[in-house]
Amino acid sequence: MSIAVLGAGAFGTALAITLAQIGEVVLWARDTAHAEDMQQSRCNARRLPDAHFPQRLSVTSDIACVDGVDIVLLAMPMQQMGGFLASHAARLDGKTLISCSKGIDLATGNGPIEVIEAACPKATAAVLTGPSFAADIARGLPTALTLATREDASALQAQLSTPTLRIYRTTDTIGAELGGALKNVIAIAAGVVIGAQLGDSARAALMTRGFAEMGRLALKLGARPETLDGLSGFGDLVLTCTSAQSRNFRFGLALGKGEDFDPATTVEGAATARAAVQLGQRHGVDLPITAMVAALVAKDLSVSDAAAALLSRPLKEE
Ligand SMILES: NC(=O)C1=CN([C@@H]2O[C@H](COP(=O)(O)OP(=O)(O)OC[C@H]3O[C@@H](n4cnc5c(N)ncnc54)[C@H](OP(=O)(O)O)[C@@H]3O)[C@@H](O)[C@H]2O)C=CC1
Ligand SMILES: O=C(CO)COP(=O)(O)O
Repeated sequence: MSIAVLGAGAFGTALAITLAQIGEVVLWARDTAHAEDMQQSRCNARRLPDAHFPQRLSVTSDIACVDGVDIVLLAMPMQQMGGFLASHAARLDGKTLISCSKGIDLATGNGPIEVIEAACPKATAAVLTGPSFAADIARGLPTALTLATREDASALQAQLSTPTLRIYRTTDTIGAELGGALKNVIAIAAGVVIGAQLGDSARAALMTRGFAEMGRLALKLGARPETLDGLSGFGDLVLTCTSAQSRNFRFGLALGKGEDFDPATTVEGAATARAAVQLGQRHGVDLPITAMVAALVAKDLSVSDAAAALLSRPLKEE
C-alpha cells in the first residue's frame, strides 16, 4: 500500500510519519525549497520541528507523486481545500481522497466531503477527524480517530490503522464533519473565557452549552446524535477546549487577554464561526456562542459585552 499526504503542515507531517510505519508514504509540500529541506534534513523544521522522518517517508513538491497512489490524504487549511482540488482535479479524481481538515467552507457552506465531491466527483471521499494533536501523533502516543465515509469503509479503516493510531469508522459524514468543525469555534470561546480570567466554572458551562449548540446544528443538518457524542464531537471538544496545544484555544486566549495573535497560524475556528452562523441562519438554528465568537473575531464586540450578552439571554429549561 502506498499513501500520499498533500500538505506538509503540522498535521500532514505527523500523519505521514506515523503511516510510514505501515507502508511507503510520500509527503507533498507546495514549496519546493521546503520540500527539499525536509527530504534532506529528515524533519519539518517549519511546522513540526521535533519529529524525525522514518526511512519510508519521502518528500516532494512534485504533484505527480499522486500518480499510482490509491490513498491520498488532504492536510491543508479548510478554506484552501476547494481551490487546491480544483487546480489538481484531473490528477486526483477517481482516487480515495481523505480530508484531514476541520472546518466549513465559507464560500459554499459545505464540509470537506462535499468540497471533495464537487471538485472530484469520481473520487471516494472520506474524512479523518477526532482528538489528536500533530505532535502527539508524531511522537507515537496513543491516538483514536474517526474515519467517516458515505459507504462502509472497513478496508480503509484497517489500511490506515497503526499500532498507535486506532481508527473507528462511521457512515455519518455530516456528524463527523460538523463535530470537528464546530468544536474549534467553541475552543476559541473557551480560550476567551480563560484569557479574560472568567474562570474554570465558566469554561465548563461554555463547553457544555457549546456542545448543545454543536448538536442542535448538526442534528438539524442530518447528523446522528451518537456521532456528536463520540471522538469527532465530544472527544475533540474536550481536547481542544482544555489544552494550550490547541491553536484555536490559544487564539481565544489572546482575544480574551486583548493581545495580538500571529496571523500566519492556522486557526480554523475563525472562518468556521462565520460559516456556521450563516448555516444557522439558513436553517433556523440558534447558535449564540458561535455568533459571539464570530463577532469577537471580527472585532465587532468586546469580550465583556459578549459575556454580558450570553448571561442576559432569557432563562430557559436545560
Ligand atoms: N495540527 C494539528 O494538531 C491538527 C490539525 N488538524 C487539521 O489539519 C488541517 C491542517 O492543519 P495543520 O497541518 O495543523 O496546519 P499548518 O498551519 O501546520 O499547515 C498548513 C499546511 O497547509 C499548506 N497549505 C496552505 N495553503 C495551501 C494551498 N492553497 N495549497 C496547498 N497547501 C497549502 C501549508 O503550506 P506552507 O507551509 O507552504 O504554507 C502548510 O503546509 C486543519 O484543518 C486542521 O484543523 C486536525 C487535527 C490536528
Ligand atoms: O484539531 C485539533 C486537535 O484535535 C488541533 O486543534 P488546533 O487546530 O486548535 O490546534
